[in-house]
Amino acid sequence: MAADQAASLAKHASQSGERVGLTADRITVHGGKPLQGRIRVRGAKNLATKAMVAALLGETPSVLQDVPLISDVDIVTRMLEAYGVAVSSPDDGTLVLDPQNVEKAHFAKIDALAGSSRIPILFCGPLLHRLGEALIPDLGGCRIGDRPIDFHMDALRAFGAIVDKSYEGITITAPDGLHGAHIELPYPSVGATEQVLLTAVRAEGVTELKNAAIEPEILDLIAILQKMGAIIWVEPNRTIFIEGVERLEGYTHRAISDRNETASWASAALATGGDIFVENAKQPELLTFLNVFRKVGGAFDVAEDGIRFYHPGGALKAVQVETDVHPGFMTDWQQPLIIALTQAEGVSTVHETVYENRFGFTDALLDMGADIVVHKDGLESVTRRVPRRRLEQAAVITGPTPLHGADVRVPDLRGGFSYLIAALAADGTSTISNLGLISRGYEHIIDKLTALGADFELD
Ligand SMILES: CC(=O)N[C@H]1[C@@H](OP(=O)(O)OP(=O)(O)OC[C@H]2O[C@@H](n3ccc(=O)[nH]c3=O)[C@H](O)[C@@H]2O)O[C@H](CO)[C@@H](O)[C@@H]1O
Ligand SMILES: C=C(OP(=O)(O)O)C(=O)O
Repeated sequence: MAADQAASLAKHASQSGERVGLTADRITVHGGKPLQGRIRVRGAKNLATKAMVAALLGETPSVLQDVPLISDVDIVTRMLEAYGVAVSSPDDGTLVLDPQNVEKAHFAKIDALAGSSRIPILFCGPLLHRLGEALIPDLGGCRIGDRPIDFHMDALRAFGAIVDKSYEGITITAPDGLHGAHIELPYPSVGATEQVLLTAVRAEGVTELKNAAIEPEILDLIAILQKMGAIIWVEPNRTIFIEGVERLEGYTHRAISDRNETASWASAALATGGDIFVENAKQPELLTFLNVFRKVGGAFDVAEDGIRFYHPGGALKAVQVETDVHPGFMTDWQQPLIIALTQAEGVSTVHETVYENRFGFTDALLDMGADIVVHKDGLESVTRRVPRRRLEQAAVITGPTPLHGADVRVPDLRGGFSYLIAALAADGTSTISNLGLISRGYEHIIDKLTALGADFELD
């Protein structure tokens, strides 16, 4: 990455942290103390932001509840406001989104959001329906692979849109309107599935989407669209039919709980030998994670109001994990889990099949004492369940290895959280910089660390 691009990303990260209350960009952690206590997770980052975009499709205001205070929500708020949507927050965690005065945005306001989130790409369909044109800035999100948007653009073209790329970003128009289409995704992409849903609900006619992603956050988005008046059939074998309607209303909805944040805290409990009750954690969306957590040697108790995750004592065990689309083991879970695996007895292997570059964060873990070898072209193994994507990588983790403090810099969202866990599990003191990036997906991180008894100072 060019130095000026890295500097601009770092500036973005620290400003985004500040906008959601994370005032420091560096933390000094004194490790070796188990995390113990109770914290609450709110609505999912991977649903809340999409639900906000869906509000653009309604003729009346929408109310979204349990919205986390994270910078991706802040970015989407600013993008909606640039397009004339009035966004207010009458109480903590509730957003009211009023799209009744939607208008074209000034380029400068959109450009100011370039490089900060992946969500702007999902504005295409709703903006085409409302304004006949969509101007999309350069996308951000975690740099864990190439992350192309070809499936999105091909789908939009199938609906009748015209895509133009210029120095201003991507401009999309639909001079003849948007009409239902038959689309088969080359891979069950979460974002491309959402793109199709948000476009098809008001396109003329019926859309058939094959090889769709069916993550719980997508089903929650479908529930929201149904509340708005959409007709969407989720059929067997990853097929979704959408019958376009002429008008959608606003919705009232409580966002599905953030299973990725829950899994992160579960791994933190395991890696630090701790005991964390995650309020509002839900078991059904975490079945696959819980199986792996148990096989590693973690214990959990499911309660009415959340899940307790703890290290029951004894040695942790090595496991073989491969990331996959839902209902497989989610890629966003593997980075925090790897920290716990450095403390497991034996050789664990994590096959990453979703992104081609999601193990970069392990370099700094080597400096902290971990034994991790990354195989950039993947690794054949007889225990593989679905060896199928060419772009995959594998990480082989041999443990247990004591971790010791180091100075590290947050590279991406989950990698950053992993460094926090590693520092908390390590002997000695670590400093972690570029902390603002963590605020993309973890709200009130400092308050939560305090509630769990972590020993740290902010610089
Ligand atoms: C904001 C959000 O919800 N982010 C989640 C979403 O990301 P996102 O929606 O970006 O992830 P996708 O499911 O689209 O991407 C999966 C794979 O498909 C590839 N691909 C995707 C689109 C495309 O047009 N062309 C293409 O080749 C990607 O490069 C990647 O290798 O789902 C991922 C997979 O569960 C999660 O890790 C992210 O946390
Ligand atoms: C990869 C992630 O997010 P995004 O798609 O927003 O970069 C994530 O949440 O781990």
